Amino acid sequence: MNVPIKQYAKLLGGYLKPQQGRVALFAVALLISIGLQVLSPQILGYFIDTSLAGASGQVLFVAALLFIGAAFLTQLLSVISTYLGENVAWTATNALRADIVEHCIQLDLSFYKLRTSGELLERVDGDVNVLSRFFSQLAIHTLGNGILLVGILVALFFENWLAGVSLTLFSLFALMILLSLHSFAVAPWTTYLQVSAEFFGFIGEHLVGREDIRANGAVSYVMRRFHQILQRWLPVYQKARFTSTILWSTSVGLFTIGNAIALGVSAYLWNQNAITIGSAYLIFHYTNLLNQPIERIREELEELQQVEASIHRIRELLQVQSHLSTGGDRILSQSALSVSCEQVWFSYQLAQQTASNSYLTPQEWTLQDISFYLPAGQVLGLLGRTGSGKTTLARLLLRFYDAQLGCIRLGNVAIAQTSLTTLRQRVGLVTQDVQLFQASVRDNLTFFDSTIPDTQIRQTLELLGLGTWLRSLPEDLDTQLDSNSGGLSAGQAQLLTFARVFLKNPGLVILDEASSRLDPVTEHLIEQAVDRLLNRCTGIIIAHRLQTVQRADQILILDRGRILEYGDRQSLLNNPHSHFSQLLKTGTTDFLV
Ligand SMILES: Nc1ncnc2c1ncn2[C@@H]1O[C@H](COP(=O)(O)OP(=O)(O)OP(=O)(O)O)[C@@H](O)[C@H]1O
Repeated sequence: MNVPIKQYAKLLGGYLKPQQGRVALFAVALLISIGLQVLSPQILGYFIDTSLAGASGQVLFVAALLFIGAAFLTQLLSVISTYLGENVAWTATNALRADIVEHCIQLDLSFYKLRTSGELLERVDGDVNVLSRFFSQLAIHTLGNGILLVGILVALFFENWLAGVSLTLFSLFALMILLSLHSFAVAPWTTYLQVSAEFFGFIGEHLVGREDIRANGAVSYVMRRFHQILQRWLPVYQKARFTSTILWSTSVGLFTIGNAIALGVSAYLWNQNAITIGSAYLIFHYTNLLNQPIERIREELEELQQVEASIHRIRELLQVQSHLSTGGDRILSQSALSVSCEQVWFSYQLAQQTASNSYLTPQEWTLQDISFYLPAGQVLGLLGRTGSGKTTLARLLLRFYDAQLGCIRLGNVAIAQTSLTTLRQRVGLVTQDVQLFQASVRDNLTFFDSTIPDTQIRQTLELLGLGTWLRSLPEDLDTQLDSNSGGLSAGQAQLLTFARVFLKNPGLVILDEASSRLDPVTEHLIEQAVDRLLNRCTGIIIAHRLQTVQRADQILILDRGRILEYGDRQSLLNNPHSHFSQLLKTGTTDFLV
């Protein structure tokens, strides 16, 4: 069997070290309870032998009292050690959960593209839950029962060397068989966990898309795929359970052999007058007691099959490295930031490392040779057909991905030379996709930054025309919003994202303008919000409305990842042959689509 001891030790060491005190207390309680389990049968053996020898009732009474006392103490200690074990386990797994979540949040977007949210939930919750049993039971069952096993064998040697030798050999044989069977069940449990992760991924994805699924009549298709996953899940589970059942039946068979050996040895020794009847009882009792640690170790090994699979998957997840470089320590200016894009090339395939640079055809580059310079405080209108690369350019500015070639500078600092935190503090993004969290209005706006005062939040909401809405809330800024757009209209939700960006006070703001139609009042409020925001900082507007483009100082039109046209808005407007002036003539951005 190949137990990855190193992996276990590293995991245990890393997460149990901060709880040294509790772990030590736990070990002491466990050791005393094990000692009592081995010693208390001696009292019974003594009781049998002394009563057969005709001892006084008082001696027998004291022996019985001692036995009851030891049994009570054993139970008490086992409760204490279980409590401490669970406590240690939960603290350790919570720390592990936190590490996994933190790690995942810091990964780049290509990681999320390859995994569903349900799959990640299964990693963070399902796998770590399995490890919680590992943290508590490894100590209670494997370690504790290992010590108990040795204690019982030593006690057997004290009774009679022949009983000691034969039952030690039996225990080694039993453990060898069970350990050799253990590893063959690992693969089925790994497959089982994989399919269950897929299942939760599927459920998560389709719950999020429920409205589209219903609106497009795709319910029966979804249900068919649901049943297909269930059909795959069952045989995988059966196979995994079957391998575990083989382990179980083997251990039952082994215990029967152990009892037969104990009876045979005891009968032989008694016939030879080598032991008393009390010792014969003890040999049989200890052999039965042997079953307990061997059985527990077997159960633990069964758990370890799942644990091994979980550790493997968690390690795999923790080893995923962000494709983004860590960034330097340059500071970005606190005022409006100029944007300089210098011969930038980007491909999603390269970002996900599914292709090599030299194999890419020009069509496979999402952005090709993009260069422009936007002075601080100016506004760039970004236009282009759907799929031409506008959103991708925004993602590069925020370093959701890194460009493979070329350089982007904010102020005079290359964005890779400042930390991701600084960059994302100084660049604001307003998209059509508004994400609200199950949290208070305040936390939704400040992103849990408690240094932003309430007066500033209120002023910002008033400025954006959301004052009446705020006053209508039952608990003011403490009102809880739900994650499903918080009971807000699309326009209100979008205004809230403007409020978020206002509070952040960025040096560059990127607006992915809503193309959906809003009612005229909300549209007017949003227009005003855009004006106010752009007065404070540099702006890039992924424009869908001509009115917004009129705000721009510069225009950049993308076509299939290349720059089709770039220049000063007024100059392009004055040139009747420019794409931009033709666009304005038609009065719509539709010709680009
Ligand atoms: N995460 C991704 N992985 C792989 N390819 C992507 C990804 N996101 C976008 N693309 C592809 O990159 C190209 C540019 O997409 P992008 O979203 O930047 O276009 P866009 O101009 O913003 O379009 P729209 O106006 O429809 O939002 C498209 O061909 C798109 O299919």
